[in-house]
Amino acid sequence: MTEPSNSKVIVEAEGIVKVLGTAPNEIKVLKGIDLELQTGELTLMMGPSGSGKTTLLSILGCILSPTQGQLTVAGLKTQNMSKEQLANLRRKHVGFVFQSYNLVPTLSAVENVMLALDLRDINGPGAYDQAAEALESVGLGHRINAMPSKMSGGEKQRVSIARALAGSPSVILADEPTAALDAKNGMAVMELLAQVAQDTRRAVLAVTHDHRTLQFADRIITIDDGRIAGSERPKISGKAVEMAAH
Ligand SMILES: Nc1ncnc2c1ncn2[C@@H]1O[C@H](COP(=O)(O)OP(=O)(O)OP(=O)(O)O)[C@@H](O)[C@H]1O
Repeated sequence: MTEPSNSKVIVEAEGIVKVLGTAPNEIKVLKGIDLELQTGELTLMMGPSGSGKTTLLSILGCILSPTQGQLTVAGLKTQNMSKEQLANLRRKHVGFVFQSYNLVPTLSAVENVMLALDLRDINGPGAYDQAAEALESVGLGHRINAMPSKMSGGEKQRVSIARALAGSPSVILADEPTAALDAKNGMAVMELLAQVAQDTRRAVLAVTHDHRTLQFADRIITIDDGRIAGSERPKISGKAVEMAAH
């Protein structure tokens, strides 16, 4: 078996080129990326600093537009979309997780998640229950009223994963979600993302520099100098164990 059953391609990038900066200091950061993300899978992306990982994540999440190439998210071609249409697509289909959590410090855990629901037009009496349920699903049912300043890094990252999950987006994009955490909490967060990816309605892509997290990957993509340099399905080849040992 090479794919989880019922999985489908939810993000398709074809020939993505991205030029950043202004002449004469333009840099071709992405040089023709072809990539598909499938539901039911955790894809981990590695690569040297400056190779284009964050830029690619921003394009896949419709924050940046490609200079060239096609991006299709949840069956919708993004090429001719207006900024507003892209924002709607992002709100409906994409959840983001950042290295630095990006929680609103004056709001409790449940209020942070409710804010994300509100941005997706989910509000009213059911919103609290949905937010509490999202927190429950990441193991924080007992911390819903905690303020970010009273939470550990691992707990804050769990809140940010609950926030990304709120409204059930089809894709979760995480930029170095474990980088600010100690080894134990980092592994627990990556394990949680692997669990989140088991939902056959959702794909998860996370950038990581930590080889120990590779054991959770269904797929490992290596990016180098703006190009895909490698793609492995380690649970089939056994490669993750080998890579994690380095
Ligand atoms: N707004 C910008 N204008 C010009 N160049 C940029 C801009 N943003 C990023 N770059 C350059 O694009 C290249 C890729 O950056 P990117 O952040 O995508 O790399 P990365 O692989 O995520 O790196 P890291 O692992 O250090 O986070 C780098 O050379 C960076 O300096």
